[in-house]
Amino acid sequence: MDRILVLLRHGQSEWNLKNLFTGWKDPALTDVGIKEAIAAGQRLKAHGVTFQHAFTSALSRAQHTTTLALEAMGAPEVPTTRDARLNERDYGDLSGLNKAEAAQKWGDEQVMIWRRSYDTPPPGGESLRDTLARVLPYYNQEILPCVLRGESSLVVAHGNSLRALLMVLERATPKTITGIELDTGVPVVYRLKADSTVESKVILKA
Ligand SMILES: O=C(O)[C@@H](CO)OP(=O)(O)O
Repeated sequence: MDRILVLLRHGQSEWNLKNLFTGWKDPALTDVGIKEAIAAGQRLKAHGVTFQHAFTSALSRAQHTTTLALEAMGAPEVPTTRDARLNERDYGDLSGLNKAEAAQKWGDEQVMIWRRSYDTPPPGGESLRDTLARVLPYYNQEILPCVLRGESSLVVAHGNSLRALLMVLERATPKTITGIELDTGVPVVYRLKADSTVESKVILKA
């Protein structure tokens, strides 16, 4: 039995383009982001993947990416579940600020700690650990049971909500997760073993 789980970070958003901290804010995809989402669906189709379920966040950049990718696969009918537990980490007081200006104000090192560390939250926001604490129960209760039943599942979410999942799938540690990033619009296809650990992984880059 195939146990297929695909992780996909949404295509480029308006705020990715402007280099703004986004978090729970809800900017739209750019034209580039729309093209990335369509290309992701085309690559998944060319790879021979079909889905029984799609899971995405409550934010429009992820929902739009899901719709575009499934349409590009010729499978717009795949049932899609939306849940805020897959949302991007809440960037708190940094939301809407420019990342380069923040680095000038607080220093590169502090800003990278807020952006990539495991357990230091940005002021008023969520750390990766906080994000994992909501993403992991959702994954275990809603997504993983589908995958383990042999129902291939697509998860379209965000840089940091997906990094939280990578801590489990890739057995990343609080230290190694700081160096792990996901590109927008690049599907990662996992084949899982019956015990839910990873059997194989393919990154569908352009
Ligand atoms: O702004 C954000 O919400 C995220 C994703 O774009 O940024 P970061 O690169 O800090 O994870």
